Formats: sequence, structure tokens, C-alpha cells
Amino acid sequence: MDYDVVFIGSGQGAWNGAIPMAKRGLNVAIIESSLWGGTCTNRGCNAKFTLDRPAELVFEARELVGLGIDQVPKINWADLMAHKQDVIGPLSDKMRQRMDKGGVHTITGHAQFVDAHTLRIDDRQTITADKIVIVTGQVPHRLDVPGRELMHDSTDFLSSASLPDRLTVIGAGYIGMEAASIASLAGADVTLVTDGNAALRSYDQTTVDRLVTIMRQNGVKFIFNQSITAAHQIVGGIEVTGDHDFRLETDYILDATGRVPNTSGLNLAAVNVQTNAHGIVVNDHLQTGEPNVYATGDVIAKSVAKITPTAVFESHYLADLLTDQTSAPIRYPNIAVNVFTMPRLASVGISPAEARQAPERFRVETVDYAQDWFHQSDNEMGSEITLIYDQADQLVGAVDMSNQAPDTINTLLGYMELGVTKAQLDKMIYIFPSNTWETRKRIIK
Ligand SMILES: Cc1cc2nc3c(=O)[nH]c(=O)nc-3n(C[C@H](O)[C@H](O)[C@H](O)COP(=O)(O)OP(=O)(O)OC[C@H]3O[C@@H](n4cnc5c(N)ncnc54)[C@H](O)[C@@H]3O)c2cc1C
Ligand SMILES: NC(=O)c1ccc[n+]([C@@H]2O[C@H](COP(=O)([O-])OP(=O)(O)OC[C@H]3O[C@@H](n4cnc5c(N)ncnc54)[C@H](O)[C@@H]3O)[C@@H](O)[C@H]2O)c1
Repeated sequence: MDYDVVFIGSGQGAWNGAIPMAKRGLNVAIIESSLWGGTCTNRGCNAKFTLDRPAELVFEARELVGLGIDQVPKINWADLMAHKQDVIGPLSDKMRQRMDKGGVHTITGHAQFVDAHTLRIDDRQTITADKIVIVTGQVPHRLDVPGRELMHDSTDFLSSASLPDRLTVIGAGYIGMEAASIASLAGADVTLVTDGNAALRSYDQTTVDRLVTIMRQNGVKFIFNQSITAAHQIVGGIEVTGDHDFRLETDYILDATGRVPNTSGLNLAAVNVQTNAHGIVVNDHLQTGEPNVYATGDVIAKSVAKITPTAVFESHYLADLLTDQTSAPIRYPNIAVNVFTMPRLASVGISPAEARQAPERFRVETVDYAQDWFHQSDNEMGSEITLIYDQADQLVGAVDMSNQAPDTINTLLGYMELGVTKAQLDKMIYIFPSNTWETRKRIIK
């Protein structure tokens, strides 16, 4: 065999495990057909976050208009996009160097299976491996309607040279909500259209309703229960049409209707690897139907969130499994999740809906930040935190919608995972004033 382990795809689900495997003595290669580091690094989290920072400043300045702020800063999209390119552009090369330095062989090209131990790369090279890991991620779902060529995906949007005057976002998931938030705070007239009656379905819907209200107050128009059936060019723009005589004139359409597992170019017919609508089917050792073929990251069918931290966790697990550091099945701990809207919406653990269904087991406590001096100083009106405790008064879940929500939920995740008690928290001396102090205060009160 040419290699002990070969990864197909170089994203977070691959290199985080590949480097430790190489350091522990395995002969490891990663094959990548596009940018090194995959989606998160080049066209996902990092690119989005760079565009989001000024939007965050605009939002926070707006909250203080008349309370000490006279002028809200204005985003210069062209400069921001150039800055994003300066930050994100070099990352692919840096990521490849990181993998090379970590002792991993990096091979450029598109890989597909010949058999369970053999991969063909771009019809130019064939390599063999004892074990193969599929980490090919997801690709944007695209609406199959007339005029789809006039629509853009998240990769296009995150590289758009100019900010459209009128932006139509289709879909109210992570990508649609985050793009709507950034674009509207950057000055676009944003309409978000979705086929269902709810946004961000995996989040606590009471809090999501409050988020939608705040986004509406900040200029995003929401249209629920609306299917889009076509788009066509008109003088001065694009017309989007849908059922029930829906018509909307716009300048740019972002199709944010989801992402689908990237399995079609792998020639899976040559191996015993099963897929379903959610991705590659794996067992609790991330093993496919082919005993030497594994899969990690977004491409697998999994019940946990398809986000970078779960891909990294799986990659680390596989490094331990394939270097005999563990033989145990993968067990996910509590997973903190966050939507980068303004305000942020983050959650962890038992949801308020689950807790309310079992009042004999859980206590649910919601704190309206409008009543709280710390958030009043930012004028964070409409924001709130919900905390869920079990019978032993131990924190088991939380939902926070506020400007600081990711850090609040990260802090609470630590308390939950380590089983930190109120008595222990009472003995910690945090910085005051700070978000961590306020979060702790809420628990020990
Ligand atoms: C717009 C956007 C914003 C996001 N924001 C966040 C966020 O804020 N936080 C967060 O946690 N997650 C976020 N995510 C999700 C996150 O990007 C993914 O969970 C993560 O990138 C998954 O990593 P992965 O390694 O499984 O796959 P990917 O990073 O998608 O990597 C797959 C790689 O495989 C390569 N490949 C595919 N087929 C082949 C082949 N046949 N041969 C060779 N190479 C191949 C692809 O080119 C790609 O580089 C975001 C995603 C998007 C799209
Ligand atoms: N902050 C983060 O962690 C983050 C950010 C962005 C993306 N992601 C990841 O990216 C992936 C994709 O996210 P997403 O937001 O694209 O997908 P999603 O599946 O969460 O949302 C898709 C949205 O499109 C709507 N939709 C689907 N078909 C439609 C149609 N025909 N017409 C109108 N609306 C339609 C759905 O109702 C839903 O609101 C997820 O795995 C997510 O975890 C994570």
C-alpha cells in the first residue's frame, strides 16, 4: 500500500485528525480538489465572520443612538470585501503548508474510488491505502426552477464585489439568516423568503420569534410560507415569482435553501458505502459498510449539528481510533451552537421546549435583559437568556439571544460539562464588570 491512511478532502474534518496521525507515525495523505482547508476556512465560517465584524459594530452603534451615539458608522462594502480577501485569500496556501509541515502528504486533484483500497486522482494517478476517510463535506442545494442561473449561492455572496441595493434571500436557516443580517446592516434592502412558517427550526422558537422581530426592526422583511417558482431578468433588475401570484423585484438572489452531502463524484458504486438523504451512513466508529473506509464531517448522516466543531471532534476521534488510542464508540458531549445574526442566538443542552414538557424534571428560568443594568448599558432591548436546571439544581441547558451570546454559552458549556456547582462558582473571582461575571451571577443568585 502507498499510504496507511488517505483522506479525501482537506477540511476541518480531515486535517485535524490527519496531522496527529502523521505525528504518531502513520504514512498519511490528504487529497484536495479545490482550496486547502475546505469550506469553513475559505468560503464558510472565516469569510462570513470577517464580513460580519463591521455589521456587529453597526448594530451595536444603532442600539445606542440617542444614548451617546449620534452617527452610526456606514459600511463600505468594497473596502470590506478587499479586507476579507486579504484575510481569507492566503489561508488556503497556509493550510497546505500546515499540513505539509505536520508530516501529511498533500495531493491536488479530484479523487474517486476504484475499489475499497484504491483511489484514482484526476485520471492521472492511482494510489492505494490501507484506510480511506471520506471528508468531502456538503455543497449548496440549488432550487430547480426556471431562472436558477440568476440565483447565487453562499460562496458567491461571500465574494460579491458590490452590495446589491435589493437582496432577496431564499431560506431562513443559518446561511439565510446570517446573510440577511450582514447585508441589511451593510445597507441593502433585504427580503427573506422561506417556504416554511418558521426560521432556524433547530432553535428554540420562542426566542427565534424575538430574533425575527429585532431583525425586522432593523430592516429585514420576512415572508414566510412562500415557495419560489421562477426568476427572470427584467429591465433594471430581476423578478422573483412564486405561488399565490407572488412577485418581487430585486437585484440579487441568494439561494440559501440548504446544503447537500457531496458524494456524487466519488464513484461510491465501486465500494460498499451506503448513503441516504443526509449523507454517508456510518456506524458509531465512523466506519462505512466497507470496513476500511471511514467518513467524518459534514458528509456523514448524523443527528448532531453539521458545524466545524463537530467535524473537528470526529477527526480527533478518528486519529485516536486509527492509532489504537481508543476502541470505544464515538460519544458526543454537549454541543454549543450559534447563529451569527445580530443579535447572536446561541444554545446548548436541553432545549426549553423539551424541559417544559417535563416540569417534574426541569426548571426553566427566562431573564429579560431589558431588566438588567449590564445589558441596559448597551441598550440591548429584546434580548434574553433562558436557563434550564435539573432536579439537583444543576444547569443542563441554556439559550441566549444577545450580542455576547457565543461567549455566554461557551462559558455555560464549561459549567455543564465539568459539573460545576453553584457553591464552586461562588468561590470564583471573575473580572467585574464582564459578561462572565453577569452569567455566573445569574446562576448563583
Ligand atoms: C456560508 C457558511 C458559513 C458557515 N459558518 C459556520 C460557522 O460560523 N461555524 C461553524 O461551526 N460552521 C459553519 N459552517 C459549516 C462548516 O463550514 C462545516 O461544518 C465544515 O466546513 C465541515 O468541514 P468538512 O471537513 O466536513 O467539509 P468541508 O470543509 O466542506 O471540506 C470538504 C473538502 O473536500 C473537497 N472535496 C470534495 N470532493 C472531493 C474529491 N472527490 N476529491 C478531492 N477533494 C474533494 C472539497 O473541495 C472541500 O475542500 C458554515 C458553512 C457555510 C457554507
Ligand atoms: N453559524 C453556524 O454554525 C453556521 C452558519 C452557516 C452554515 N452552517 C451550516 O451550513 C449548513 C447549511 O445551512 P443552511 O442555512 O443553508 O441550511 P438549512 O437547511 O438550515 O436551511 C435551509 C432553509 O431553506 C428553506 N428552504 C428549503 N427549500 C426551500 C424552498 N424550496 N423555498 C424556500 N425556502 C426553502 C428551509 O425552510 C430553511 O429555512 C448547516 O449544516 C449548518 O450547520 C452553520
